[in-house]
Amino acid sequence: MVSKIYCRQKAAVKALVCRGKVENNDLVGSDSGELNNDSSRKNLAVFVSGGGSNFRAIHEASMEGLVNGKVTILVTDKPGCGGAVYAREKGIPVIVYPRRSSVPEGLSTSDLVTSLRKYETHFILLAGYLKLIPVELVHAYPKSIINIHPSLLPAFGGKGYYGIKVHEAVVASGARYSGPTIHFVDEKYDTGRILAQRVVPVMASDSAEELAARVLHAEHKLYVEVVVALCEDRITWRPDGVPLIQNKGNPTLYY
Ligand SMILES: Nc1nc2c(c(=O)[nH]1)N[C@@H](CN(C=O)c1ccc(C(=O)N[C@@H](CCC(=O)O)C(=O)O)cc1)CN2
Ligand SMILES: NCC(=O)N[C@@H]1O[C@H](COP(=O)([O-])[O-])[C@@H](O)[C@H]1O
Repeated sequence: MVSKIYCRQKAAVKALVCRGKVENNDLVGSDSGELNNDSSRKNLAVFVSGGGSNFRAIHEASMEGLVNGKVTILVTDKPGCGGAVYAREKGIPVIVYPRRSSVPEGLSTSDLVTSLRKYETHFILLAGYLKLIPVELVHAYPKSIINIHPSLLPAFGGKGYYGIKVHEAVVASGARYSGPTIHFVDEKYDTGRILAQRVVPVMASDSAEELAARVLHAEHKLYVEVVVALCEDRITWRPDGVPLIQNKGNPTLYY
């Protein structure tokens, strides 16, 4: 039965390849892109727009066996970005999204959802992806899309707050602390439920670049910790809607 489903899905992905929708060298069947037949491991779709250091941290943790999941597709609006280059080197299928006049090979949202389903995606991880995720995709993956933002939300978040702009605003504000936030994604920028944060100091002498480097280091650790918990089904929701992470060593402890 599984083999029949697998063949059907492989044919469907081939159809998307024929329509130039999925890069041919990333066709289903590569080690990292093969449809997952290991039912216990979670399938992760990572979305990037830039260098992809968070994506690489997650992929490396997955390859080392720290994460009960694997990166099965990389989605990007910038097919030449560092994250896409890394994905191709590792044999991970790359999907371009969204379709724009400047990027005609990009998928429509409905085609993207079709691809995500064909790859049996469990979770979508935004890691430096700079486009708004449309409500159709948010609704297609309820409580299954998370994002990392390089400030302590709700401060310094929302439209216009991305990349170095965030750290420039933090330094200019005189804030003494900053740090990464991981949150569930809703239909607006950075307003989804906060799942995890880490605090780093802002030094009086910090440039935006120095602060960015300190926060990014904390991001890599935090994102891997959160993805480990996500793939071990250790996320639970408080009655008031706040998501919590169950401590691995002490299941009665949540944070
Ligand atoms: N529906 C959602 N989509 C996305 C979210 C989200 O929380 N909900 N998070 C962003 C990531 N992000 C902050 O973490 C973010 C990214 C980009 C922007 C922004 O202002 N973008 C510019 C365009 C930038 C570009 O294309 O180079 C804009 O919209 O004018 C703010 C926050 C990912 N998607
Ligand atoms: N608002 C979204 C945003 O600013 N995201 C930030 O983009 C960077 C991507 O780095 P990476 O490509 O090396 O992971 C990260 O610092 C991430 O928090």
